[in-house]
Amino acid sequence: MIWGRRALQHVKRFKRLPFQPEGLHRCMSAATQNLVVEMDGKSGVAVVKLNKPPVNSFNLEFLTEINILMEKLENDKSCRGLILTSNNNKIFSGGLDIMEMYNPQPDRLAEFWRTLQGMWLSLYGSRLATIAAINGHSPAGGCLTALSCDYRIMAPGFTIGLNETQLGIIPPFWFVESMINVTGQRQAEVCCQKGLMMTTEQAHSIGLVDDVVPGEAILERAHNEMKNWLKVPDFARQLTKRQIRKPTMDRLIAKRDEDIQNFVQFITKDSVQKAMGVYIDQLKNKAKK
Ligand SMILES: CCCCCCCCCC/C=C\CC(=O)SCCNC(=O)CCNC(=O)[C@H](O)C(C)(C)COP(=O)(O)OP(=O)(O)OC[C@H]1O[C@@H](n2cnc3c(N)ncnc32)[C@H](O)[C@@H]1OP(=O)(O)O
Repeated sequence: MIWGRRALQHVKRFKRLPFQPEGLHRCMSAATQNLVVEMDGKSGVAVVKLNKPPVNSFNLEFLTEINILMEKLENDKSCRGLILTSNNNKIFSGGLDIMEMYNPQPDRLAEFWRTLQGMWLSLYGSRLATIAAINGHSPAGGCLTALSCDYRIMAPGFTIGLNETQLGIIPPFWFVESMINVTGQRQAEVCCQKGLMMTTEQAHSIGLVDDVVPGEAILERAHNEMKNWLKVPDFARQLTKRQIRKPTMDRLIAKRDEDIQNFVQFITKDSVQKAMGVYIDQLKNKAKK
């Protein structure tokens, strides 16, 4: 993984925090700044709850925290599975932090995007069995995060989708490929072009979500499903996952710098900044009402 200077500063700070999952053999919980982690040493399953109010939006620091945690879990031989959910029972994640993209410093903007790429590469390519327990709304980057897992369980009454085109933004190819790889080409064409935010039931009907379970039962269901995934020998499951996901990951790895350049060029355009300002005003005004 390649880290920028600012991210490295954050890593040093984070390393002093108490969370140390390696070698845990009992049920333990730990918290970093924006993540609650419950590690069951017996089953080898970590439950990670996104815990960044108000909407679990991903800024540079939060993405860095997630990347560091992923690295720790990957290196912890006792850890076999990851259940990703939210500590907020209404919002899984509001996606990327829009403030990172408004009036940005180009260096930080590039670092932000590289760190998002890093998060996607580590979650999409994880050796762990990964289940998203989507217990709230999940637009854009929130949907991408769920798409990066092996299995998705969602509570009814929420919405999910890659809605970038609705915001006048072109979803990057690895967002779109993540959708294609889960729903198939035709469904991905429709929902990515239209930027559809789908209800839980609509998402289930196109295969974006594998299972629909009431919010209060979602974690229990995720643990039960995890047991099924962990019945498969890890080595066989991991290499099969790698075989299937490697072409998509390789495309991003080969074009990582170009993808960052495209992002920075696009976001810093006057027209995009203007549209972003209008969108932020709408969000803030809606919140005030
Ligand atoms: C040729 C190649 C070109 C390449 C170009 C590449 C471009 C790629 C760009 C990739 C882009 C997109 C990925 C994204 O993820 S963009 C973010 C998209 N997310 C959204 O649009 C979500 C917006 N939010 C909502 O819909 C709702 O807030 C919610 C999440 C459903 C929650 O609703 P709510 O009613 O419970 O809460 P609400 O009152 O709306 O919000 C509470 C406060 O949170 C602030 N907020 C909400 N979302 C975000 C966010 N994503 N980032 C930052 N802040 C957010 C909101 O403003 C409120 O704040 P405040 O209380 O007023 O201060």
